Amino acid sequence: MVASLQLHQVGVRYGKQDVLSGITTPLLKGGEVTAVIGPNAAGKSSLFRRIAGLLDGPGQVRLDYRGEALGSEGVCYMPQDTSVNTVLTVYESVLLARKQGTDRRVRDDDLEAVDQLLSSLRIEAIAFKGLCELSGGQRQLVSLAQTLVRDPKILLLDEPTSALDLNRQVEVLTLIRSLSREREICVMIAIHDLNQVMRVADRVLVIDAGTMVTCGPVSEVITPGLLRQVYKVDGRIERCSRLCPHVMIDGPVSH
Ligand SMILES: Nc1ncnc2c1ncn2[C@@H]1O[C@H](COP(=O)(O)OP(=O)(O)OP(=O)(O)O)[C@@H](O)[C@H]1O
Repeated sequence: MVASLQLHQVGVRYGKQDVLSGITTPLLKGGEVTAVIGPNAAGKSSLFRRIAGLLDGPGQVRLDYRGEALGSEGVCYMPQDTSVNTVLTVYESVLLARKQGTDRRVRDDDLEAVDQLLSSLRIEAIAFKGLCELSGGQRQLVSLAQTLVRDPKILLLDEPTSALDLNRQVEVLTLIRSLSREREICVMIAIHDLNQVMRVADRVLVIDAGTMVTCGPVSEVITPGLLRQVYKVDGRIERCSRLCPHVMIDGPVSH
């Protein structure tokens, strides 16, 4: 196993207010994708900021790479807000992200990594546009490129597809899943669309109102009972023609 992440009784406090507590997971291994789901304001982004070392709080975040403990600098984190205020072009910004934290010169493999990622995300055509000239979806794809170009070992993606059209959502989530498998990256992804969760994730961590509901395999966690308990809707899990499970919502909980 290459990279891993494990949380033990992790919490977050802003000032005097506890917004998250008691998050404990099994060992989340490289090559696996864990979806973090839950209602608005449940604490998903706060958890990511805590894992990325941007917030303090109780509990332990254990990050490991090839048997050695990693600091939070080993985490690549893509925040939910991708707004920008810079004159850089797309290409420059992705190259800069690649070199982040180093003072070395640009090498051929840096340029190759940037080219390859722009191509994988199908954004080569906007490579020399200014970041301020992009649409919301384009900005989100560039932010993803800036994160992936750093060769992550532990990758935290906070709603990385929220601004993307359906085709791009499927494409990006398929890319994330295959990168995770090929490079043994340990991925956590916060995402609201449960159908996309069932496509991309191996495991699901559910948070509601700052506490952990459960953490387990997708098929065991996303059930009609969870839809009722956490989202207050009646629904069923069915299969599409390619046998991928899908959530069918019947409506608000009927008592
Ligand atoms: N900087 C902050 N200072 C104080 N409270 C905060 C701060 N950031 C978030 N919160 C509060 O923490 C709680 C959890 O917010 P968080 O952004 O982690 O939720 P989330 O699950 O990511 O929500 P969403 O699905 O809406 O993006 C909310 O009640 C929010 O108001």
